Amino acid sequence: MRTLREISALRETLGDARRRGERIALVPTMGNLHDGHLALVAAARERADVVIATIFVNPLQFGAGEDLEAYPRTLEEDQARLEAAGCDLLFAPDTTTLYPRGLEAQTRIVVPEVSEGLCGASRPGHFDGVSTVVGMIFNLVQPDLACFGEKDYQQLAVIRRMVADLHFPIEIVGVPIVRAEDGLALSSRNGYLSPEQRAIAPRLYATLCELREGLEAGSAPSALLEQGRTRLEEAGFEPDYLELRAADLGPATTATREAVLLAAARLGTTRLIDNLTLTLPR
Ligand SMILES: Nc1ncnc2c1ncn2[C@@H]1O[C@H](COP(=O)(O)OP(=O)(O)OP(=O)(O)O)[C@@H](O)[C@H]1O
Ligand SMILES: CC(C)(CO)[C@@H](O)C(=O)[O-]
Ligand code: BAL
Repeated sequence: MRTLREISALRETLGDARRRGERIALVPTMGNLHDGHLALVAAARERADVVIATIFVNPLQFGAGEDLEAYPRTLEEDQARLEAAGCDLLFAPDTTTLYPRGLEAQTRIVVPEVSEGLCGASRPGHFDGVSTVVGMIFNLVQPDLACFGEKDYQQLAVIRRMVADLHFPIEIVGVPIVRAEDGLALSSRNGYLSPEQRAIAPRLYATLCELREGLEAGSAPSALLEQGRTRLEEAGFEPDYLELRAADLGPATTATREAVLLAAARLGTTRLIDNLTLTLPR
């Protein structure tokens, strides 16, 4: 696997692949790779001739007081894991390579509606940073397809909307959540948890599973969601949101069948997210 740090080398290498008629799949990440990221690489590998991953801790999507500085940077281990997973290329640019004029002067992509509420409410400006950097990486790589995890459900919806609205000729592949044996969704931020917090963390998924069971049995959502919040608080979480939405993230109504339960909650200073799709009864 080759690691590319500069835009010129990236363009030259991908230009050659494109002239050979090869299909290119992109896996954007922030690094500190785990089996969830490797599932994205596997999905990309199945669908393309050339798999390119990116590692970039994007300052534009971090708010003041968030973990930009603390975010784990483990390039050497990540390179070894990508190579073993069959990735062909890694693009790992510096911040000044992507944002040479600085963050304030950077042109932005804003995706309205779908980026509002949920994580967009508690992390103002976060999705503007995500759509801007993903749009930029799409423009640099010009992949045929790009793989994103369903763990970041709202992010996936924002990217699908951006691709549709801006007519990017890129297929977006959503990859199911990879979980630890106890149900906790794998995430780089799980590494921030103390052993005691790590023991509590699977309660987030367990609570979503209990709620899904109740909803599928026909219980009223509002009372169940209130109970769910209480369960999370009793377990030691500080819930940020716990919501039932239609699968497209529109409001869940009595006509909604395909739905999704979404949660974000803090354990100490670590913010965890998770979600579960379900079919509501008639
Ligand atoms: N457990 C997982 N299962 C499937 N996809 C995942 C999982 N964790 C992350 N991804 C996906 O990997 C891509 C890169 O995500 P990122 O590098 O932010 O990893 P992360 O572990 O989610 O980190 P963070 O803790 O910062 O949220 C995203 O498309 C994300 O949805
Ligand atoms: C898509 C992404 C790589 C953009 O920085 C990031 O938000 C992530 O890791 O999910
Ligand atoms: N996993 C999405 C990137 C972020 O939380 O900033």
